Amino acid sequence: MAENPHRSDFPDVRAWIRALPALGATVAPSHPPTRTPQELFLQWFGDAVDAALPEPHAATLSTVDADGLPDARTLLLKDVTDDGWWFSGDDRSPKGRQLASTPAAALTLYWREHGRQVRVRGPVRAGDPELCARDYRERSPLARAVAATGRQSEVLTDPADYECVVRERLDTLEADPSWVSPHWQTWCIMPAAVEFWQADPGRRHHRLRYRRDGDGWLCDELYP
Ligand SMILES: Cc1cc2nc3c(=O)[nH]c(=O)nc-3n(C[C@H](O)[C@H](O)[C@H](O)COP(=O)(O)O)c2cc1C
Repeated sequence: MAENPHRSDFPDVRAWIRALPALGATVAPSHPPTRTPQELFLQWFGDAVDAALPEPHAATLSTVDADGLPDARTLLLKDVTDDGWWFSGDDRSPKGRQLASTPAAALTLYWREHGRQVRVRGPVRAGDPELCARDYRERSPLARAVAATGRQSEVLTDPADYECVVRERLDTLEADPSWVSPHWQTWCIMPAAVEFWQADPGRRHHRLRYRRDGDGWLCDELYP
């Protein structure tokens, strides 16, 4: 594999970044358009899993805050169903509060080695308590304890505080392994539009967009 250019070889950061290669992906298998975007997504996702791409289920979730400013973070995709794309987190976190006030989001996945991006946009709904409990219980005890600290994204002034809260939550879980944080939430992005982007070595990138049309889907090719 060719080595990336080193910062010291360039007069400024801009020149350094400009010299970095992009879209050197190998050509991924092609699939014809499917009846639903979920079906095509699962084919692409299956290609990523079969190729052992690292963390193929890592996705960027974009939300909007109370001031209308966009926010985004990486999280793990949990499921894909007829309803849409599922993820989970604490409802007291910034993303949880943002989704409560503006229940809409975008989810973006990029499989670099396949030169593929998927963008899902649409309204968001919260999963029911049984699903949230199941998702929570599927986490390891430590991940459950960490998820229940309830202060995600707050300023951490004393690391000992964090250790103390995690210890308390681990004690709670040891006493009652079926305990579920009442703040653990699953959410579903119900797709209004889903775009599939596939890199092409000749820069004739392929874009396919599905849009909701009643009970079905409209499917269009887009300019690259
Ligand atoms: C690979 C990866 C996976 C992550 N998975 C999750 C996840 O499933 N749920 C979650 O709440 N945060 C997850 N995080 C942490 C989020 O990126 C983020 O830091 C956290 O949710 C706080 O975001 P917020 O302040 O916007 O609410 C993950 C981070 C990375 C890098």
